[in-house]
Amino acid sequence: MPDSLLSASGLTAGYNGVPAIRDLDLEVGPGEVVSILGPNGAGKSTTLSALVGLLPLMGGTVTALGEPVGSKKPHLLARKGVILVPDDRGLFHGLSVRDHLRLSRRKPDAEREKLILKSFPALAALDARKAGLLSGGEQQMLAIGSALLGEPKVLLVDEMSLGLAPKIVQEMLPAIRSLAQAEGVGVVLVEQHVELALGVSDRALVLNHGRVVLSGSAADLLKDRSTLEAAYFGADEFAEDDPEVFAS
Ligand SMILES: Nc1ncnc2c1ncn2[C@@H]1O[C@H](COP(=O)(O)OP(=O)(O)OP(=O)(O)O)[C@@H](O)[C@H]1O
Repeated sequence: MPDSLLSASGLTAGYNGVPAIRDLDLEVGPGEVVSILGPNGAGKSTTLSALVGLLPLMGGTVTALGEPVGSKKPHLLARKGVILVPDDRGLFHGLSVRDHLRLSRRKPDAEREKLILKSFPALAALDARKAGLLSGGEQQMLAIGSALLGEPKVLLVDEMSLGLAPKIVQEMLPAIRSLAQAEGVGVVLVEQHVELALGVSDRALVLNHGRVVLSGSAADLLKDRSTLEAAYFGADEFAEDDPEVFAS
């Protein structure tokens, strides 16, 4: 795909020589949102780490913005606009909200900053507070706000909904979708809230035990719920333990 911003083919990666994800293919074009779904331990975060070069590949290839990932140090890839918001949020606890936002922006852009603070009004009021003293949800807002200020070309977000109130999540996911379309950003979302994620995605893949067990357009996946749930849970015995995953 000539337009692809991020592309993986046969991606295999893991820890201590043991693959946690195998043979994964992924394409993300400008303005597209692709979700990676799956139960705990399926390999979602591992996939994100491998896609941005934080984890060396054991097999396959990954290309971001036309260059092979691995040829560049992850922070240089981030500077080019491939930005990961990790599930631990990646903040510096001793730095204030204001400092994070300043350090994240590519260039002074008061309008963009205003727009982002409008999405997260709580942050504006916490301007001087150190990141380590913010609540979990506030830290998540800061991490996402900082990533957006960095003018990403490819944005990868690991569990955006973690710690955020449902109302904020319901506003943020469509806001990220709009940003993707307006600015031609390629977005990869890892989400536990399957229906919310599919609601803002073009395509999705479902991982189970490190393998892609289902992939397709978000609309098709939503249409065939029983196939989606079977792929997601893999074994029926987990299904009843986790009824909230499919709640929107
Ligand atoms: N640093 C590590 N060293 C060894 N094994 C790891 C490491 N990080 C993750 N794993 C293992 O790799 C597998 C995939 O983990 P990963 O964090 O990618 O799953 P996930 O789908 O993101 O899970 P969750 O939804 O619980 O965050 C799991 O079996 C996990 O225990």
